[in-house]
Amino acid sequence: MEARKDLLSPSSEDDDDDLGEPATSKGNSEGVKRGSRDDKTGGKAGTADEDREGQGLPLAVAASATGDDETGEPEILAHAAAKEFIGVLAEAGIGAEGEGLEERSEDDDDAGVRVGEKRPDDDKGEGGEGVVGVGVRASDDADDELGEAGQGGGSGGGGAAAGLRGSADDDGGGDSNETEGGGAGGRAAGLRGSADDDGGDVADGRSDPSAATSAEKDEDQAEEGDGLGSRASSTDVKQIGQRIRARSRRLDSLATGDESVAAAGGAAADARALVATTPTGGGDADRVSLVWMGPSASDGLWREPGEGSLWAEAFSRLRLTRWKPQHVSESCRIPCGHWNTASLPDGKSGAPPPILAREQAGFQCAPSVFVPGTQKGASTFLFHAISWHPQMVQPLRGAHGFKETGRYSPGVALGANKLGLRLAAFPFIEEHENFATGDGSVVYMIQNMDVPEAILADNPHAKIVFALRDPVARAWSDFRFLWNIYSRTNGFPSVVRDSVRKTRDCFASHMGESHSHKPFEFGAGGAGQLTLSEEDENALKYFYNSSGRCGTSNDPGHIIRKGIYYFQVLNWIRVFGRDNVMVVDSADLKSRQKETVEEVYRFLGLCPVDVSRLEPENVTPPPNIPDHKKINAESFKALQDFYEPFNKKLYQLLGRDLGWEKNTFKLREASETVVSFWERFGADNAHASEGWLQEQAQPMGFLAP
Ligand SMILES: Nc1ncnc2c1ncn2[C@@H]1O[C@H](COP(=O)(O)OS(=O)(=O)O)[C@@H](OP(=O)(O)O)[C@H]1O
Repeated sequence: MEARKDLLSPSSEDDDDDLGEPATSKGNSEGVKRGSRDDKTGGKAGTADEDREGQGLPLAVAASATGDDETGEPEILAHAAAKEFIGVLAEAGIGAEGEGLEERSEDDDDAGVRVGEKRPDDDKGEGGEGVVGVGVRASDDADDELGEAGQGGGSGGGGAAAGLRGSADDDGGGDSNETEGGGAGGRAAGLRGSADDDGGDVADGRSDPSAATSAEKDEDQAEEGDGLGSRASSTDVKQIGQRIRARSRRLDSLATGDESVAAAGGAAADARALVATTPTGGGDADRVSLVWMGPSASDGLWREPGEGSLWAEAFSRLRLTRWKPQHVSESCRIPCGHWNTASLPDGKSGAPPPILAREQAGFQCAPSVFVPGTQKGASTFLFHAISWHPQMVQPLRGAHGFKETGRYSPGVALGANKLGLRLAAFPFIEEHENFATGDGSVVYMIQNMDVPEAILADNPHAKIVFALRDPVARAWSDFRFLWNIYSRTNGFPSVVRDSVRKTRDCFASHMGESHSHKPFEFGAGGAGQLTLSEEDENALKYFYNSSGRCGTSNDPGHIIRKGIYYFQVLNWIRVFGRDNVMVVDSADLKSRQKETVEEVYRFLGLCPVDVSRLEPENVTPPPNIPDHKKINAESFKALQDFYEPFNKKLYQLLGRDLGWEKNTFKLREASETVVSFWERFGADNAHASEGWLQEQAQPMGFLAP
């Protein structure tokens, strides 16, 4: 981290001082979530980043501006760069009430590359000024609202700062009355304000140079907050300047640990940039590139800045070099699936006109890797292990782990009208580039049966990787994680007792005994696709619809239901086929981490890289649960019995025995001994701790299985 910081900017030492206080960020699941989020971010990006140097591949690492609440160590990488960058822009006149701002040409053929450039006013008379890609966006945390409580959709904190843009959700705190949502967008110049058409805070803002031709037409719409933006007028530029200065102040005040700034929306806390380095061996060893990500990135900020452009100047002042994607071997090319624009409406319906989405989607690769869960199954680790690969570029989820975009959750950004919202969450990658992006949102697995189809529609080449964990261990982990939503009153044993019985009865009465416990009959279609009988399909539908019916109020987080993996995995294999779905046992991620991650890379078609130094992530901190509300022998056994038939069906589906039933132990003594065992080893380690069993557990009352 230190080395990287020094490279970033001449004033990084100052920044270090400024950032002595950890930044805070908001999230709607304080407490439980906060603890784990810290583990997700807590400086991991920097560590991974350093670890990857010297591998002869370009690095692409998203860095966060948040601090680690636990260690107090701020993630200063992007923050320092953000401040620097804003300074550079200000010096160049951007943000100074129009001074030095000139409109760019709409027929500029490398518009995206020249974002931010000062250039002659070549063909536009109107106003004579515009601004490109300026403004800082921080989105609020719509993703935290995903799905039902307890499904872990949000991981706290909000969307990424995203390049530089102005947006209606600029403050991230719901300041949707700010006028810049519509009026201040400078689309012709690559800047747009966006209004959030989703009722949430995931902004749809992208600048789109190709849309310059319709700038005038769009101006009215922009004023109505339709999300299109328009060419910046001098008034707009003035507003933009004010915003930039305000943003700069926020960054400054946040740097001194001003809680009120973060509380006001966490905007600055979410500032994020994408940093790409050329590692040692390539001759550019000590160089670091910084590329602003986000909606603006989708119009080309992702690419190399043009000679003499403001971006180039910024890079040079920050002593940054440019991103060099060509270093990646051609032999590890990941197929680029383009977004499906076929069903886009024509824009007359009052929905956000799809022109940006359509044009952009035509050449932007859709996300091609998905980690849909399972929640508490080490999905964060798995997604980071994938994201960490030099060919992978993280989605723009924000500062907190680059996971959980949630854009394929119904109600968030699904549907043709919301293609733009989906596009905006992912980095701009073109077909000829050997990079890919993906998404890891655990709600995708359980929330809605239609998610896989929606993903497939956007990208027929998508691949799915699940991290599945012994469902008994998963449930206990989830319970600890969601201890707050159980209102600290329902103990695990009572939740299990109640929920297992009701879920079993419910499935049996609605699906019939055969489907609640016996394997489905299915024929194999092409490419490993499964053809379900009508009866089986109905049972699958029932599983997804059963959320409200088969859960119990005693189990608000549906911790029991989430561990019935069979239906969930079946749903994805049904859509993607066996060949495109990989199931990783979380226990393998722990015990055979290197080999398992390498297998995942192979499955995804990524070049082999050294993965020996990845570390566990998102470890649940010990919650303050009274002993009698923790897992005990009775709940352990009840869960094992409940899950066994579903596990068996899963094994049959996968053609592989994951052996979770062996994760058990015999008890001789009281349940409090069980608690100490679990706390020490966790359920999924029970069978792997023979040594400890012999030395300590047996004298305490345990017997090895
Ligand atoms: N490498 C590796 N191997 C195996 N297990 C690991 C690994 N990294 C993290 N973990 C454990 O995974 C649990 C968190 O899972 P998730 O990241 O999926 O949680 S979340 O749904 O995103 O909140 C969480 O489990 P618990 O600590 O038991 O709750 C983590 O400790």
